[in-house]
Amino acid sequence: MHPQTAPDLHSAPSSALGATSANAWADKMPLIIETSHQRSLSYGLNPERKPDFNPLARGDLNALIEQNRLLHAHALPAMETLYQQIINTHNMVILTDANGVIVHSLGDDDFLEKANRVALQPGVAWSEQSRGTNAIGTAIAERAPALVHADQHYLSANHFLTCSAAPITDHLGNVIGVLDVSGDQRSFHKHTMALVRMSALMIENQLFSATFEDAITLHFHVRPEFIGTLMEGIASFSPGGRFLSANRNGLFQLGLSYAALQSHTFSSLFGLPVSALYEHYRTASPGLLNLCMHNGVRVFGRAQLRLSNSVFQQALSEPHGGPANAAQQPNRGAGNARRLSGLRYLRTGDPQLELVIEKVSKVLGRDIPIMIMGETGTGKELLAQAIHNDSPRAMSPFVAVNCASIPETLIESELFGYEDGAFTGARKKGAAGKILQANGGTLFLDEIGDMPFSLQARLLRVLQERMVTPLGSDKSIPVNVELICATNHNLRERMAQGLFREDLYYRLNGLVVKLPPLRERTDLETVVKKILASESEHGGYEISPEILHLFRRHKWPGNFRQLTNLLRTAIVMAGDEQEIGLRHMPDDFLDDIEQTQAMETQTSTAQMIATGANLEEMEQSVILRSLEANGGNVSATARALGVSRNTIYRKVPNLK
Ligand SMILES: Nc1ncnc2c1ncn2[C@@H]1O[C@H](COP(=O)(O)OP(=O)(O)OP(=O)(O)O)[C@@H](O)[C@H]1O
Repeated sequence: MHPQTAPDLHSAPSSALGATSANAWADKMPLIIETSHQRSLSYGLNPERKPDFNPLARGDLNALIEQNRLLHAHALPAMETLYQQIINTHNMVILTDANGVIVHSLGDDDFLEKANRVALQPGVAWSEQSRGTNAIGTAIAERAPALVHADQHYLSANHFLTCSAAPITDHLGNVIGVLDVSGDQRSFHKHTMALVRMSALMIENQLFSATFEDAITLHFHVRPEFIGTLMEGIASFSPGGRFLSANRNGLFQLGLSYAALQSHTFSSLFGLPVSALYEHYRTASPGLLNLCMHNGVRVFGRAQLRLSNSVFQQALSEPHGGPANAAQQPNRGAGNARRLSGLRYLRTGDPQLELVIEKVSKVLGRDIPIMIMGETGTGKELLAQAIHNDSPRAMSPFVAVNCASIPETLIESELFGYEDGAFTGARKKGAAGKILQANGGTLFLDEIGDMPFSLQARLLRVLQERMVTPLGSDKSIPVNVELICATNHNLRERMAQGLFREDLYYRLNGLVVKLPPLRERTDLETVVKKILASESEHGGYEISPEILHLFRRHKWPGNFRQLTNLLRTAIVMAGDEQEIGLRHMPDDFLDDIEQTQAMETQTSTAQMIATGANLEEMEQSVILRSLEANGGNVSATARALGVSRNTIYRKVPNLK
């Protein structure tokens, strides 16, 4: 077992204990120590200073333990187990809060002098700010495991120690504490770090399991024997199938960051409607689930449906399992499912969209293939689901296949299915492909422009003959699916480049509709209100006029996906405040806005110079632009330009 860098859950995931990046972690450690020493220096710490301990008073310590009650309760058993493994080695096991203040410690403190015994007791702070480079403080600063040995400690007084620490994160990826083993540097053992990291992971997994009520928890791994071990991935979903969270190994196996997973559902990640889970666990002795992840990797899984009685009963009484037609719902909990189900939900007043809805409503149930065009995140899949939900096939399956995310080698078996032993690695009993899974319902082929050329002819044959022949089989099975395709490519261009078959194109584009990008929509305010209502538990959030103004000017390259994620974060930032303002916006969004403004100003200044404008006119133009950017607020404009309010009134007399 090797140590490695713990992942930042907000960026690309890596395995929690896998060996792949173990060397990377060890290689990074010297740089981490060096950077930490620089930080320690910047805190004004004197390496030769005798440290003062100032432990918290008893009452404050009790309050700290109470604040960290869950962490404390779940960490104690893991700490005991860890201690059993290092007993009599002159080491102590330590748990701290998110700020590095020791909450609990146990172990042999006989190796410590009296003063140092105090230092490793509950209530003492081990942040870098108070003690310089040390495993606990550095693990917090780096959000990664840290091994700090002997004279790598910043304070000379700590050179007798060797310490291995790993951060403990919650289900949102926030560091909530640190687990550490500290001992006499002569007792250093290279396995200690691995033990600490495994124990931290154990605590994280237990906290994770305790966090979600009324949720579906899926334990999964490519190898069935790893389910139930520390190596398993765990992911939680709402009863309607919306992704809630995943542990470190879950993020690693899914290969997506926590932020990217926010717009996913059980079905978009594991290729099965959530109703299939309810069905599976209705049986008397359900076996392991055999799932295909969005990236084409097959995994085994065991789900726990920890749903309150009412939600569970509702799930069982639904004809297809799953509350409120949950399987078809993207990204929403049961409560929101109905609101999001049909074309009506999408009507928010934009004339371009009204036209789209009018057109698709006319072909519902008419067996006319629909082709949805639109930039990424404009809601193509949501529209496809709404069409299905409003069609006479609503009670039959809606099966979505993303042709761009399945590897070319797997797409054939994914779509058409395969017979027993059709190829190496095929499952024993074969598998029904997506086309057959959609039988009687709707097949949604997303990113159809990325369908490999070699398979296009085969797909065309299925559509024309209405028969599927699984790989390795000589039997054709009749199918009846309604087809909806989506693309953000220009298919005519792809045809001209010889990448897309003309005959398939004309077979697919019965009705072509184009979803407008968000920047062209006239109903932004209503859209924002709807998203705020569906994303917040209790409702009541509003955006300030200033933010609405910024939203109207923004280009929204990620369209709804970007807007939804932004508002979701803003709601969390706003907390109890009902009005969402600039201070609740993420920095990258503000940076984008600033850049756009700077570019617009540059362009307009260049234009003014070209047309021979004088300095006064140019000043006035800058002020007017800034006023517009600040929603007409004179004080904010004055602040932004670094001048007084009077100057603004003077330079733009019409303002009064
Ligand atoms: N009208 C809408 N109201 C609220 N949320 C929406 C709306 N349209 C789309 N969304 C949300 O935006 C996200 C992206 O939507 P969707 O997957 O349907 O877009 P897409 O065009 O299919 O994207 P891509 O081309 O990247 O696959 C989803 O989380 C979806 O719930």
